[in-house]
Amino acid sequence: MKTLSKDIYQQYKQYPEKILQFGEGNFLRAFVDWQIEVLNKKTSFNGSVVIVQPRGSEKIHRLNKQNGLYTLYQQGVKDGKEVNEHNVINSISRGIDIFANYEDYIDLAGKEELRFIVSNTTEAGIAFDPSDRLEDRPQKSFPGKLSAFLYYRFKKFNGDTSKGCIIIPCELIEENGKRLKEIVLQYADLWEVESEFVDWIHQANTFCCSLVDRIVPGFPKNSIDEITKELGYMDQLVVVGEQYHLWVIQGPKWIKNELPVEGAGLNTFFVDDLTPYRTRKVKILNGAHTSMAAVSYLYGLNTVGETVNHEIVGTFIKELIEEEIIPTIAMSSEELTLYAAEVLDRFRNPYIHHYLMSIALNGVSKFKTRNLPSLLEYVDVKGKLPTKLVFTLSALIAFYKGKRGEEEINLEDHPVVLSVLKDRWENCDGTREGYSQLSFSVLGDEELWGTDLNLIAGLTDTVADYLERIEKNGMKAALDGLSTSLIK
Ligand SMILES: NC(=O)c1ccc[n+]([C@@H]2O[C@H](COP(=O)([O-])OP(=O)(O)OC[C@H]3O[C@@H](n4cnc5c(N)ncnc54)[C@H](O)[C@@H]3O)[C@@H](O)[C@H]2O)c1
Ligand SMILES: O=P(O)(O)OC[C@@H](O)[C@@H](O)[C@H](O)[C@H](O)CO
Repeated sequence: MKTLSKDIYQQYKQYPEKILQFGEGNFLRAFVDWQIEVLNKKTSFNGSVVIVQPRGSEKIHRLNKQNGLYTLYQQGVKDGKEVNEHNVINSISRGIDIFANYEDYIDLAGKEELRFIVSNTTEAGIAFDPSDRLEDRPQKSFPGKLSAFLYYRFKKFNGDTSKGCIIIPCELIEENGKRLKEIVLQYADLWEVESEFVDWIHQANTFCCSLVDRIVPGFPKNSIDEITKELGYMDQLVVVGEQYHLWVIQGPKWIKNELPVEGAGLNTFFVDDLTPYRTRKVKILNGAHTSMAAVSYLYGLNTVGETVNHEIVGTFIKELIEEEIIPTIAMSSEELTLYAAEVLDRFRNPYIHHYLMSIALNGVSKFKTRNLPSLLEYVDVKGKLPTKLVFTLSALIAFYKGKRGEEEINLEDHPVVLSVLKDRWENCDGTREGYSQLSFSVLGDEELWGTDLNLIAGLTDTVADYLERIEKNGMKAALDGLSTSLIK
């Protein structure tokens, strides 16, 4: 059987290279690159994407072998109907292996038609690395690579202000565009480049903040044989996502003249302030994911769908959102309740198998950014602990013991997080005092949470209680009685 490439894809087309994309990952290919495909089909956009891998990844070579082509499955509810469709995406012109071919990267910086820069390098990607140098090939950090790219472009066009870029990061961090611009300016300072470059960054380039939403479980490893049979070709880059999508871009309205998303029927739009969209999505959707991962996995379930359809765990998660997350968001509670119901419906998507273990990746930092704010704000607003959120925090700590019954859990997190929690668990002797010490030492670790959580009245003891319950009786018994509506 042949592999997908332009040799077998009759409609293959090449478009001018207008977009530089940092990240070859599943999400960007199922979201941004699909939207560019739609723009090319439905509007006069006429542009393609060049991908650079932010870290060493051989996926870029697979992409080039397939001439940038890959198959996107979109599955779920569309216009009120269940739709399972697949299309070949032809919006990527090529990948540049920045580690092997840095010259190609510099050449791209000097291309007239290049106009947009997008990225998704996870929540860890937008960070300053003081060891990055302008002359590195490449710089280690994503912002370091971007700063060098912009500098080469500035030099090539002698500071021409019509040759700046529109930069739209997709990372799920607060004020992603603003933060990215700050780091670019930090590099300009560190590298002691001419002050005209700084002026050019301000005058010629537009850094937008953006909020993305689409559930993308990624490569369908469990059904790839069936899929290959259905497609009639091999594709190592198949990606599966839901039908729903939302891209909110905080930036000047004139951008839509260049990125004509509105004429293309996409749920992508420009706003002056995306904060409410972000708060709602991160707290409810991502917060629910992060809350369920440890609880549900230790309960014995494996996917998001199984979780929300489960009488006990599903009810627990629904109540957690309604009773403990929604009251911490300063928006209409009716609207938020409707949004939460929509999110739970998306989680029930029968086509999508979203594995809890993939959500559990880097669980501690996700809890810190997505759930801890709700926990702290609930304590502030209500003057008491949010029982369910505290239970999920305890389950998260229990998860890092690395055992589901006899089965080892493949924990994936920052080495510091893994070693701290491993050490704390090794020192827990299974007595009541042992759980108290474990709770106290983990909650007091400011490197994990950015603050000393022992300062929250009652938290250390409650977490110790829950840890003891989870450890001694198992997750099923520990969860018993925690859902208000299931108490008989
Ligand atoms: N998959 C989804 O449903 C979805 C939806 C919305 C947002 N996201 C966000 O996307 C990210 C994951 O993306 P994905 O699902 O495409 O996963 P992926 O593993 O396919 O891609 C991750 C990308 O991030 C890069 N990366 C990872 N750590 C990095 C670091 N420290 N510095 C620079 N680059 C780094 C990788 O090289 C890769 O290009 C997460 O941060 C997630 O919050 C995912
Ligand atoms: O991708 P992660 O691992 O950062 O987070 C897991 C999910 O919460 C996330 O991917 C959501 O599915 C996504 O944010 C929906 O837009």
